[in-house]
Amino acid sequence: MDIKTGKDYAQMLLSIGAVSIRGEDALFTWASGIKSPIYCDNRLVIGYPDIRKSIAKGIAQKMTADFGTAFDLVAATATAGIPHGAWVSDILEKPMVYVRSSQKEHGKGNQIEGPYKAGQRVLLVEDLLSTGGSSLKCVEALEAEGLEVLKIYGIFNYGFESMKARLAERGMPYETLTDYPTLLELLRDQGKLTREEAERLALFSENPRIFTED
Ligand SMILES: O=P(O)(O)OC[C@H]1O[C@H](OP(=O)(O)OP(=O)(O)O)[C@H](O)[C@@H]1O
Ligand SMILES: O=C(O)c1cc(=O)[nH]c(=O)[nH]1
Repeated sequence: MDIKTGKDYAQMLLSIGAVSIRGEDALFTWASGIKSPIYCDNRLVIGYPDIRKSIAKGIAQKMTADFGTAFDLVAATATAGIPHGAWVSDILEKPMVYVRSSQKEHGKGNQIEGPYKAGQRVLLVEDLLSTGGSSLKCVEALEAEGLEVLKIYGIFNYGFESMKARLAERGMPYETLTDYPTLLELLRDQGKLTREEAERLALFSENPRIFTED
């Protein structure tokens, strides 16, 4: 079996230009409102068939290692998680649903799209965890419908202590193919960071709100 490492996946993201770094004068605003000097755009992965296949295979391998076939459903978070959830559910030949960040305001008014039944065991696919808030919102929506979420899988997480504590408090295991410390190490080893960038990114990993005015 072809097992890839966190470094391999981080390199894939770098190779397609998914990682952008900016100075303090042009910070990214994240879903949580956090102002960040870095943005990892996993949405670009869909344009690269070899890379998207490796990513789907990697997530599917982790799911199989954890649960074998003892789960009923792959759920994906809208929107960035949806394509990856679809490819993973295809590899594992499991049904799929996706979860909106909030209930739809027209049509059927659904938050969860696709067929499911209360009591089913679900593995959630998210593209990326920063604070973990979006994933937990989806977990709550699934649980409110009587589904049991076993674990969250993703491509990338920032490894913030606050995110780890939040998910641990909720008793929600998670795993991603690669993460921020691995990416930073790679960027440093490849000489792709100026000293100022390296310092800024290291500070940010210790305190993700360091550039955010409250
Ligand atoms: O862990 P969090 O702090 O919640 O941040 C991560 C979330 O933010 C991004 O989604 P975004 O809200 O940008 O929407 P999209 O998936 O529709 O692009 C990303 O795809 C995750 O879902
Ligand atoms: O937290 C976010 O909104 C976020 C961070 C990031 O690096 N990439 C992304 O797509 N969203």
